[in-house]
Amino acid sequence: MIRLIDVCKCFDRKEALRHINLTIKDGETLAIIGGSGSGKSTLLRLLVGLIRPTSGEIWIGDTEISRLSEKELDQVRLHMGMVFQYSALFDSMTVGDNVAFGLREHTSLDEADIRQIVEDKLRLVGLEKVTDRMPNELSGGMKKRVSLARAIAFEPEIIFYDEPSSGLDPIMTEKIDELIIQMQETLKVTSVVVTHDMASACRIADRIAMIYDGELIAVDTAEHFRESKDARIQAFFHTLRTVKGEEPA
Ligand SMILES: Nc1ncnc2c1ncn2[C@@H]1O[C@H](COP(=O)(O)OP(=O)(O)OP(=O)(O)O)[C@@H](O)[C@H]1O
Repeated sequence: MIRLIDVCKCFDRKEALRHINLTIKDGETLAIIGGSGSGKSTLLRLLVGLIRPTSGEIWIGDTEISRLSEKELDQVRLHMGMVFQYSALFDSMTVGDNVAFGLREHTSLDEADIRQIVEDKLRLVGLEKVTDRMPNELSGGMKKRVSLARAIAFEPEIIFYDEPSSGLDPIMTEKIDELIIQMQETLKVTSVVVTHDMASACRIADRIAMIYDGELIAVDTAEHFRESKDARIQAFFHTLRTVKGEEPA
């Protein structure tokens, strides 16, 4: 379980997040949505311990991470997989070496076991034939899938996705969404997905958390979001209907 208790984050005088209280259950997929500058990335960076809260507590399982040392945080991060917005692959390494990187750095597994894991994870994301290719030979969607294979190499309990569909066409976006659902179903992971794409959020998430101007204004199912009378939430659904070519409400 992930728990944020009264979390605030200030940058100089700017209050990026105010009094966030949120519980994410084991095995749940939570989408965090919100407009540009609302605080989504700040929340994700707090959850993975890249930045520390100004006040409040962040619990990952039984560990309160906000006051841990970097070394202690590294131990917690071994249970987390991260899929970054721009894939963040090493351009000078093959796909296989990218997926193997963390295993080589943080485990004493022998090369045969590592190769087996790399093959298994690439197969899981539907990319079994690209192990020896270089990242710059792959499409954006393929890079995202490699990034996901790398994130699951450690069999994490939690996967964090930062805008997984940014820069992808609608068909590839749906494929990545399907993979996120598949990861939850097959690996039973907890998933936290930051997105500004309401259609994606509705497809993948058990619950959606909406951040508006640094505040968490709603955490609920897509169905309840759809029925919400809150103008800030409806504005997001308005864009969804417009994109789909439906008549705005
Ligand atoms: N390191 C920083 N220093 C100063 N201000 C920051 C820093 N990081 C974020 N902010 C500010 O905090 C607010 C929230 O930013 P954040 O990046 O979390 O928004 P976001 O919802 O992820 O936006 P986007 O969708 O555009 O990425 C913004 O006003 C931003 O300018």
